[in-house]
Amino acid sequence: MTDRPGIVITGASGRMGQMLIKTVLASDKCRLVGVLERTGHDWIGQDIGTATGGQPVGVAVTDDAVEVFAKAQAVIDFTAPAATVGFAGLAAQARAVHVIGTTGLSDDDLKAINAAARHAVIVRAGNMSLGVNLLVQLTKKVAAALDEDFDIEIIEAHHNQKVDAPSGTALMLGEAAAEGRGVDLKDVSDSGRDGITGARKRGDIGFSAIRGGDIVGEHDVLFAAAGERIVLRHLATDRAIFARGALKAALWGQDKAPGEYDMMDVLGI
Ligand SMILES: NC(=O)c1ccc[n+]([C@@H]2O[C@H](COP(=O)([O-])OP(=O)(O)OC[C@H]3O[C@@H](n4cnc5c(N)ncnc54)[C@H](O)[C@@H]3O)[C@@H](O)[C@H]2O)c1
Ligand SMILES: O=C(O)C1=N[C@H](C(=O)O)CCC1
Repeated sequence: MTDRPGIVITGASGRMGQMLIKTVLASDKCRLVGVLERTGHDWIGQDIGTATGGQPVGVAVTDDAVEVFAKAQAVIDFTAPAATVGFAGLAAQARAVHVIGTTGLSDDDLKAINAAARHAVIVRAGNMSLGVNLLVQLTKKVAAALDEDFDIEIIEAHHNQKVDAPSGTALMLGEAAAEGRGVDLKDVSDSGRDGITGARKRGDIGFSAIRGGDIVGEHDVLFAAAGERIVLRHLATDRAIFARGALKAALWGQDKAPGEYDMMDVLGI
């Protein structure tokens, strides 16, 4: 018997799933007790070590969330919105900490996740890296210090397989800029410009998304005024930064009261 928390990773074959499995297996603070993939995936039933081209690790890939969550103290989930909403309810029933990295969640998805957090700990963030969470704080401060003479634009770049835009990180940065300015992002957000858009509206917060190659994740927050510009930038070059943050959140959540938390809570910033 061991008191190291048991972790389940969802989306085992995904870019983040594989990075998370590696991170958990390398840690002496937790145990990998299960890995989940969608029904019909080739890896179901295989040992996850063998499936990824290495030695067996004694954990078979499953599509049975109820059965595998029952063994978990934490579920780390970087999958897709519909899957994540379902997992939130199941992880709460199992009283496991649910760490959510999935982005592209709708308002209805967020409501369902919030309801699940009445019964268990959920830590959710569009970006789990220390650097981005510091950038969010800086963005809020700079936006609060400047007036609307400075146009705020958020420019993000990701790999060519990313399915949602603006990125979860861009939205976190936009929320922080809006909060710093004392406005609601919904009232000032301007994304997806195309065609005869008219001049930029004073006070808007703009979003632009680049997709290409294997870019891990890049974010600029631009404050542009007449005669000067400030650029706050984060460049991710390795998905390990997200996996480390997610594992930190899973361990941090073990002794917390039910509720919805974010990486600022975990990092204490
Ligand atoms: N918060 C962060 O720090 C952060 C960092 C990186 C990626 N992300 C987000 O994580 C998510 C996944 O990113 P990715 O690049 O790994 O994507 P990916 O497409 O490589 O992986 C997603 C995996 O989820 C699996 N999946 C989908 N539905 C499932 C289900 N019902 N049950 C089990 N598995 C299921 C897919 O089969 C796939 O293996 C995206 O929303 C992305 O934006 C967040
Ligand atoms: O690769 C992705 O997808 C990423 N998603 C997050 C986002 O939407 O901001 C974090 C960066 C990588």
